[in-house]
Amino acid sequence: MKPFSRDTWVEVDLNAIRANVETFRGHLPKSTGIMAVVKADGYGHGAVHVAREALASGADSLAVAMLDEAVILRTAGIDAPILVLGYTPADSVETASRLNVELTAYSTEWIVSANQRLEQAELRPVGVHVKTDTGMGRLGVRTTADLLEVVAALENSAKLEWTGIFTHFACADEPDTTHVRGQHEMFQSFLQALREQGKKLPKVHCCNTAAAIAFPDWGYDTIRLGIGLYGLYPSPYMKERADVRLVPALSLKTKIAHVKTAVEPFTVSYGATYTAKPGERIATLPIGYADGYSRLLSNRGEVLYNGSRYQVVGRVCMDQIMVRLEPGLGQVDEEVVLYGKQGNEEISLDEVAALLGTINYEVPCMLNYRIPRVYVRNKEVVEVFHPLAMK
Ligand SMILES: Cc1ncc(COP(=O)(O)O)cc1O
Repeated sequence: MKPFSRDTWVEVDLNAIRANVETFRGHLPKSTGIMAVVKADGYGHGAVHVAREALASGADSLAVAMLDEAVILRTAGIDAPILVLGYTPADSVETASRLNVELTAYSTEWIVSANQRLEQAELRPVGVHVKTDTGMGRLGVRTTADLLEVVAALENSAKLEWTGIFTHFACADEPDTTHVRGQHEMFQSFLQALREQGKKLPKVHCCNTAAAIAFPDWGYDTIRLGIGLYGLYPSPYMKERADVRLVPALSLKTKIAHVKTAVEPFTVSYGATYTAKPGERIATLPIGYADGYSRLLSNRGEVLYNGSRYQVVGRVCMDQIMVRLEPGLGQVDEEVVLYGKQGNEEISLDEVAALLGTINYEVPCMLNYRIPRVYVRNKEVVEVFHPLAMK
């Protein structure tokens, strides 16, 4: 039985995930681990399948944004170390204990509250990474005094173990390294202050993809590899540097649902913003903004058919778009590529991001539960996951 009804799918190349992990493995010091960042459902690629491939390819731990994302991974049978990078309310700490998931902390009040809950529930200890804010301005302690206070609170907690310390860079993907170097120097001063207090440092980490590319010797115990795992560069500048060659893992594909040739002129889609001229061949594709294919691509986006580019015409609808093909071309059920390669052509996520006025990170994250994920290894489909089918 066909695993999904509508012929629109995300295709994830597991060979690319493997290649990207191996590329960073070779770029980093041997003593530096790789924490695969699979938050936001693996940046839209599917967290479970990407996590499995990353771990099989050389990653040794995982990171997510919230505890619920860790639950999904544990429920799928993944037992690798998982760190929740974001804030977890203290009243959820029992789940972290039961699933052996590490949390992020930066407040003594949170530590006291979480420890009390675990003592009352008589649950096993939870590992905690202390977050330092060296210039991201988001989460974390900002002074040495606060850092020492948080570490002391952890050391006085029977049910919380100090298992890591990290920071996150705000500008590592930019050519001007002033900000990122300032952050790293502040992080180093935090680490030095702890050493001077006689503390044995747990897992130390600070690099995202950009910093891992530009400053591999800042890898410490592990990097947190996000966008690079998926074969995308954190910024155009990082792509130009070409220190590492990455392989994009995601394609978005569909099949022609309907096609017609204009005899008389006719308008296309809501608002009648495009008029097909006599002889034009208009194909209808089963994907729309409710899938995460942005309405901003109305009359601007392009698709690949038969290895050539064709324009989206008319407004993107909730469930469908129209494209203009060559006269006489196009048959129902023929494949069209919305993101990715076909023949010698490619519509990259960078290109789509530029059209949308955003960054490549956001484009795959927009692709939601309505689109099944098809996992391919050595050009063979190895698994299909359809969130809609799971409902
Ligand atoms: C704390 C934290 N750490 C790491 C990442 C991954 O960043 P990239 O996708 O740029 O590698 C994200 C994040 O929020």
